[in-house]
Amino acid sequence: MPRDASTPAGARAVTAVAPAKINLHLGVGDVRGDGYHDLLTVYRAVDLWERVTVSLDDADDDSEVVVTGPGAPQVPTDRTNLAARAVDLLREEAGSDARIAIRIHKGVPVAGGMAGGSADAAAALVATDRLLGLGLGRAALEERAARLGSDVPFCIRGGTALGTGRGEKLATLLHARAEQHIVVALADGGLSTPTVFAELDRLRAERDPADPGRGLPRAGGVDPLVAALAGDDPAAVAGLLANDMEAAALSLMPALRRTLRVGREVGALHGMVSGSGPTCLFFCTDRDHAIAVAAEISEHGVAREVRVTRGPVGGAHIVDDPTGK
Ligand SMILES: C[C@@](CO)(OP(=O)(O)O)[C@H](O)COP(=O)(O)OP(=O)(O)OC[C@H]1O[C@@H](n2ccc(N)nc2=O)[C@H](O)[C@@H]1O
Ligand SMILES: Nc1ncnc2c1ncn2[C@@H]1O[C@H](COP(=O)(O)OP(=O)(O)O)[C@@H](O)[C@H]1O
Repeated sequence: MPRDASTPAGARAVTAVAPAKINLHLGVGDVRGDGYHDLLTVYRAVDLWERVTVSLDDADDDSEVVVTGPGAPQVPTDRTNLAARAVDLLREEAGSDARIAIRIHKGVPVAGGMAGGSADAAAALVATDRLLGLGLGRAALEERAARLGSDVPFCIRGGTALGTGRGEKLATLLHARAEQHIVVALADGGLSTPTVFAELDRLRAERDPADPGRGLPRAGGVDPLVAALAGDDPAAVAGLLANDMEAAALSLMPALRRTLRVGREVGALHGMVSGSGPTCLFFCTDRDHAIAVAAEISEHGVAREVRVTRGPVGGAHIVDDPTGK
């Protein structure tokens, strides 16, 4: 098959990275007619990265997606892979018949509530845009991203942003610069995002079938958190974190309660489930504190693996050195 004419000479392979996200605030509304839930969320990108390489050179079989890194066997390697869906979307839109091989290296826990698959899609969009010389700007890429998943636009944008709609409408929080050091405690197994949303609906309805929503506390507004993020007091920020999905994740995976309890007992400022879970996050005063909390959590044996990370970091971008980050 001929190589696409729009491919820039010399650009045979492009690698991009995209970050994991956490939700500092995740308020979930009632289920909508389209099956999604309205969200009010404060996203933050953290220093764990997915790496995606798209290449023309080794694309003998362009149906192939190669995935490496922790959790790789759980990730689909057919065209349902979100990176493949991103490549196919841009290739079709460009009317290109280029054969494009995709290699993904996982640095974000799989099915952990940290948007690893969404980051793959984000990195693939940015890399394919460059590979095919499309020159789509950030706004156009974020619009394509929203078609692939609610979290994908944020993985392109990075930083700290308010998310509304089903999470795809973003407003960057420019003043939210307060840095955070976070312990990430990985659980045995994953949780499926739609299953956790469904469990939240069930719990809400169960509490008061006549008035779904009453009885199960809901996260309020985000103004106090946004104000605290402009300051430099990690404890003030930690006191304002909220996740409506936590009750549902704990209902589906009760062992997480122990992980959260241990993290709090060993001195984390705050512990909570990340997004739809089951990863747990522990917020700390600084990097040394995070390292100490991580060691204690490891010692208690309440997590499959423990990592220390920080945020905010930037969004998806091309990397020149493929072995760099
Ligand atoms: C919950 C969050 C919080 O940031 O992420 P995770 O913690 O799972 O990573 C996101 O809303 C996940 O976003 P994402 O994983 O992109 O979800 P999508 O592919 O758009 O949707 C998968 C399914 O989740 C449910 N869904 C998703 C988003 C939303 N606002 N309401 C929903 O009910 C729907 O059942 C949908 O079919
Ligand atoms: N690149 C990918 N493409 C498609 N599915 C993926 C990809 N990476 C992970 N997955 C799958 O999508 C589901 C959600 O994974 P992931 O995005 O890692 O977590 P979460 O939605 O909890 O943030 C899992 O079943 C996982 O196997």
